[in-house]
Amino acid sequence: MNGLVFLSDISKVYRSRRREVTAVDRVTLGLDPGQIVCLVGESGSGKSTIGRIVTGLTDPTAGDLRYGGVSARSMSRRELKASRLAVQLIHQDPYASLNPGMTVGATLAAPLKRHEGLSGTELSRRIRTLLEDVGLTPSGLFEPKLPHELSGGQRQRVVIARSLTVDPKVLVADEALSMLDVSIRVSVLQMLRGLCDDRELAVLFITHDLAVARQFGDGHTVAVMQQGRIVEHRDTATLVANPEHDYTRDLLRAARHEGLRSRHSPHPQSVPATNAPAMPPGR
Ligand SMILES: Nc1ncnc2c1ncn2[C@@H]1O[C@H](COP(=O)(O)OP(=O)(O)OP(=O)(O)O)[C@@H](O)[C@H]1O
Repeated sequence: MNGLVFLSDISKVYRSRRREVTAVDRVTLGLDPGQIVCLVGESGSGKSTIGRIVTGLTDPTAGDLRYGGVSARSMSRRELKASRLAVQLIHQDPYASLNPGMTVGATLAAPLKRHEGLSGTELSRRIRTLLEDVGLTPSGLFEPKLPHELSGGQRQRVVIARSLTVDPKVLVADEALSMLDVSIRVSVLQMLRGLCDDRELAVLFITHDLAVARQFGDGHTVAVMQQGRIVEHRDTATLVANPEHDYTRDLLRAARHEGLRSRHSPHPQSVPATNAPAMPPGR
């Protein structure tokens, strides 16, 4: 199990001349196809560092990172590059991650040409399908647009479409929807979840907000991080209804405090915070 990506006893220490920060402290975590793990914790708890380790942007200080059961340490450069291409990162800020001078069509065409060798009608067909998959229809309307001509939600849909161009097996979404308005966030969240289910993608979904994790991670698991450690990792519904760790309870309270509690909840003490409808099963 956990064949796609596996972090075994991973630690990351950032060292400078003046101080040493243990960002990640002996974390073990894995992802199989179609599996979603939501990583939740307050700012500075080490979530992004884990995301960066999984995507290969940061090397761990200790522990073993495995792709497809093979240790990254024992891979050739070429194998490592291929393994990392199968892990795509969706950034928080769609403004920063899109080239302002490139149309939507060109943004998607570039990786399709480079990595898949596509051209001509096959290239056009893939661009059209990707735009439809992320809900940007009619696709012909969006292809010639520049990022500044799109809304925040549309931009993030383009970023998601671009991450799918290389046919990844794993997505790392690091606060990917936190810059969007709540109403837009819900629809993008549902679209992303649907795509992941349809394609059996494994997802590491990083968020500070347990209410968002509860929605996206419905039917899967949530891992709670505090000071570099995973203090609780359980089935989403169980963790939210019956948190074991004080810190998880604090996060639940914080989510409620943000006013995201379900208006329809019959058990306000035991049900997570959200004012958005829970996603239908399997979406
Ligand atoms: N490049 C770096 N150099 C030094 N310290 C770092 C570096 N990156 C992160 N840190 C520190 O490591 C700790 C964990 O940071 P990290 O960004 O992983 O947490 P996080 O939970 O994702 O927080 P946030 O939600 O604010 O991004 C923090 O104390 C942070 O200051």
